[in-house]
Amino acid sequence: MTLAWQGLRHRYANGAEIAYADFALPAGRHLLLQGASGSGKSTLLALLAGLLRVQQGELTVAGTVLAGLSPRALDAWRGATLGVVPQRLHLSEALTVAENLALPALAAGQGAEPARAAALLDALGIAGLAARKPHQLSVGQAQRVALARALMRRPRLLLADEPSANLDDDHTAAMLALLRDVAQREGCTLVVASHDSRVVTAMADAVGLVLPARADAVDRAGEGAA
Ligand SMILES: Nc1ncnc2c1ncn2[C@@H]1O[C@H](COP(=O)(O)OP(=O)(O)OP(=O)(O)O)[C@@H](O)[C@H]1O
Repeated sequence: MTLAWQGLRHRYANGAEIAYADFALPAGRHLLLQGASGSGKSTLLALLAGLLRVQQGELTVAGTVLAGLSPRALDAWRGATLGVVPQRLHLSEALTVAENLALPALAAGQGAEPARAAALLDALGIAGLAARKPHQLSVGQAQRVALARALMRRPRLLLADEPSANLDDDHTAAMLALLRDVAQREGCTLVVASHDSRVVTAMADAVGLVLPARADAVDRAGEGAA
């Protein structure tokens, strides 16, 4: 799995600009992304996920140079390559757990793979929850469902944004152990963005990338509060 960028910058419409120092992830390693609020972690995750277009510089993910892809090719690439566990889980409340797991494949015009869903729910210790709706799940169970959903299409890269947000110590430890375990079993690379010391400790063997604080992020925070 290649993950590397050179000369990467992103500029938002309001003028906020983030410049990322050149980086390459060594093969076989996971990445822990850290940095103060406003340093650009979520922006980088969105760039890696192809959700923001590369405006300047070169970004290579899993051997693909993202800037070269058409929007349609980018969609196909994302579906085939990436799993995302977002900070807000975005489970569909109207659907059961099993239906939530089927949704990404169905949206991509593919079969639902119920056997894969059942195997993942089993591996994540929530085999009995397939018929439940999200509001019938605990926070930790919902996190596992979101992880199972992210793994449905066998991603090569699994992105997790603040995976410990709203979790107590026990659930944080369990979530991190699960992430690492599935990454190992499924052979995918983890990119975890977090400034939670519990996550940093649990991912001590990952490559750590600390984004520098940005002066205009501080200014903008001040503007927002005014
Ligand atoms: N949609 C947007 N429009 C304009 N500016 C944005 C937008 N999203 C982020 N920014 C700005 O870009 C900078 C980086 O934001 P980003 O969300 O990537 O940081 P972060 O490190 O993930 O922060 P946090 O830890 O608070 O989530 C900040 O200054 C932010 O205000």
